[in-house]
Amino acid sequence: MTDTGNAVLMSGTDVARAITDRTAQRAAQFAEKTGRKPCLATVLVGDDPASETYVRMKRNRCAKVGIESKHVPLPASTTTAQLVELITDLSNDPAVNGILLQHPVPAHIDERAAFEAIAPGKDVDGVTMHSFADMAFGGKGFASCTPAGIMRILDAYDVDPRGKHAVVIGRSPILGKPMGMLLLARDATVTYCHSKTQDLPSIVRTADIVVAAVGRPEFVRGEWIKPGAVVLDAGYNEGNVGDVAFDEAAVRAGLITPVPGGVGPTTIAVLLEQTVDAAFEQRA
Ligand SMILES: Nc1nc2c(c(=O)[nH]1)N[C@@H](CN(C=O)c1ccc(C(=O)N[C@@H](CCC(=O)O)C(=O)O)cc1)CN2
Repeated sequence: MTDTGNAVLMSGTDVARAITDRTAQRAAQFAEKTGRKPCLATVLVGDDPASETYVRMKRNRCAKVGIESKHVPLPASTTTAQLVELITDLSNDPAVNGILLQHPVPAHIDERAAFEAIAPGKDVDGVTMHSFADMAFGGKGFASCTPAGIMRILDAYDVDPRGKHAVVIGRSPILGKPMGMLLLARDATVTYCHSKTQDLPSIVRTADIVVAAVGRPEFVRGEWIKPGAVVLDAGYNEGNVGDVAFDEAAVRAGLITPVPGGVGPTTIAVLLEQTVDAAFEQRA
């Protein structure tokens, strides 16, 4: 473990490697049994450079672990109806085990309608209402990948959320909201904060666990962090800058994730793991 100021660095890269190694073994077992690799369909609408990078990273990682990726690039002019039809076709295609629709889609598209066209058994990115409800009620659906990756980091560093005050900053459907649910399921006391929250710094100062998922570079300042707190930065802003002012926060935190090399790599590792899970479940 690396020491950064007072805080111990939680390496998402290491946690992701452990998940990915096991996923590669399971993908090989699947291929041996069925004569074909698990298959993830990746759908990218438009040409946002960051999204192109993330999808490329996911596909490269698929290739490394023995998952086939079927890439479907669509023009920015794609309509909601066309996207829903395409995703419905992928949901019905027996050769496809998992479906990823890269977020965000262009503003004229109803992203929720597109997500809901993903069959629950293929929702390896954990973005549908079905998956969310399953997660909230302790069912067997797939978890949203970034929150699930954060839970894996906490487990790897022996952080037990039980009885801790966890503050989640951000309430997006694929990050903040499911994050709070997963922490609640592990008996944390969860506070959701967002753009309308009053006196955010004083709430964060009471947190044992802070998850920053706001999408604003270095928004969370070091002086907000309770000494010894566990800080997880789910920010992926331009230039690989997180949502937490890392140098300031590391002076006070007990454990902290960096950007890059923190939450991001575990997001992709969980996506691949869930794709192999889906492949096995569809075969059963
Ligand atoms: N359908 C989804 N869309 C989006 C998700 C998601 O989970 N599902 N998450 C984010 C972006 N994202 C994946 O899509 C993502 C962002 C960053 C990383 C990552 O590993 N970053 C690296 C640094 C990247 C680099 O070196 O260039 C890191 O943090 O170390 C992975 C995934 C929004 N959209």
